Amino acid sequence: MPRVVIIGAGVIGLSSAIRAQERGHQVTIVAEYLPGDTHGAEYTSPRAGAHHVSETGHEDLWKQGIERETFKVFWEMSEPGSDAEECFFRIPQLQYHGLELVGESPLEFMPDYKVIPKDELPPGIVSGESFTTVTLDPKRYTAYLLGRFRAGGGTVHRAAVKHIREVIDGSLGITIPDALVVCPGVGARSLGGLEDKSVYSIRGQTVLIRAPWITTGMTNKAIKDGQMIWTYIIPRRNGEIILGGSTDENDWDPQPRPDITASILRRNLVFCPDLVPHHLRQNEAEPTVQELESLVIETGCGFRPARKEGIRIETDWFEREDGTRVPMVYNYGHGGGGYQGSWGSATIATNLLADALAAKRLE
Ligand SMILES: Cc1cc2nc3c(=O)[nH]c(=O)nc-3n(C[C@H](O)[C@H](O)[C@H](O)COP(=O)(O)OP(=O)(O)OC[C@H]3O[C@@H](n4cnc5c(N)ncnc54)[C@H](O)[C@@H]3O)c2cc1C
Repeated sequence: MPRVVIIGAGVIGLSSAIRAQERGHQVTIVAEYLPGDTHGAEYTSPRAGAHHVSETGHEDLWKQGIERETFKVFWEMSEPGSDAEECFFRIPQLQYHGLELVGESPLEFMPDYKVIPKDELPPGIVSGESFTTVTLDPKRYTAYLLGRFRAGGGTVHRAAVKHIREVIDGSLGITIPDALVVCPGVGARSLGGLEDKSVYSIRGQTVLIRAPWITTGMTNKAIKDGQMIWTYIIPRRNGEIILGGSTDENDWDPQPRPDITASILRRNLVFCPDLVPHHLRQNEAEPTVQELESLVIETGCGFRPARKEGIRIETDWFEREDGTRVPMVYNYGHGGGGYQGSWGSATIATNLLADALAAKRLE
């Protein structure tokens, strides 16, 4: 049974670890941060929205395939009675744009997909789509994945890896692996042996509120002064809602900033006044930001692990001093789409892993 080490316990590492187990490998996860950790904006997965709303253009069939496969798995996992059901919420989604829709939409494959007729669009919106999707509770979902991995016989070793060599030569105190899958998120920038400086952060800030009366997801991609301003509402199954968003490139500030929180609340209230229902308003007609603030549970932020060349899923080989080689499959650079790409990319990564292990056997 090949021994495989996965570096990383975000949604990408955990999904890859489960796919590797399904192929009969003996799998160990090595990670600095694990589900349940509440600190560290560089551990992105617990900080996500998260919904499955593909933004991938029809020119990128590879990434579309990854997202479609993931949606299929999410849909099955969110079936009533599934052991992961509690992590998901199936919702109607309204997707509004500041530009006209051109060509095929990447969302056409979603259940109940429709282009919203112009006369049904809110003021100021140029075009819109509606469909059914799923949202996830990231903390609950990553804990579920870790539990599933452990139940499948996987082992977990908490360690901050300075260099990939430490995993391969056994100096971390774990069994020497036959192969690695490397899923370090933004950690790809500094992990020795990789140091991919084309990885950068797109910092995202969110506000979690309690508003069980909102059960439709909404995104507004408005254009102002030539720039897209992304405002979104992601309802979760437990009545909590994520409000976003912000997209600040190469911003490594790990703390939520009050000015961005205020902007998120202000924009969302204009977008969806029903966030503050009539019975909570002082003045029937006009909900206020202060009234919305009274529903806030917490603010958060995380570093979306973007990469200039896009997602990297490929095989590399670590050369030992004695001339032997260990295959490493990279799976990182998922930016703002790591959840919606998780299962599709894990399948590709573990197919590459199987090919590399077969090639190694022939050496
Ligand atoms: C505000 C916000 C909203 C988002 N909304 C969505 C959404 O709606 N839908 C969606 O699909 N995506 C969304 N995302 C993006 C998504 O969260 C990320 O793409 C995804 O979490 C990346 O997962 P990952 O496993 O690659 O990285 P991470 O979750 O960061 O995990 C990296 C893992 O690698 C480990 N690691 C790194 N370096 C080392 C090292 N040297 N030694 C040991 N361990 C190491 C870390 O400890 C961690 O365990 C959102 C992100 C943000 C911030």
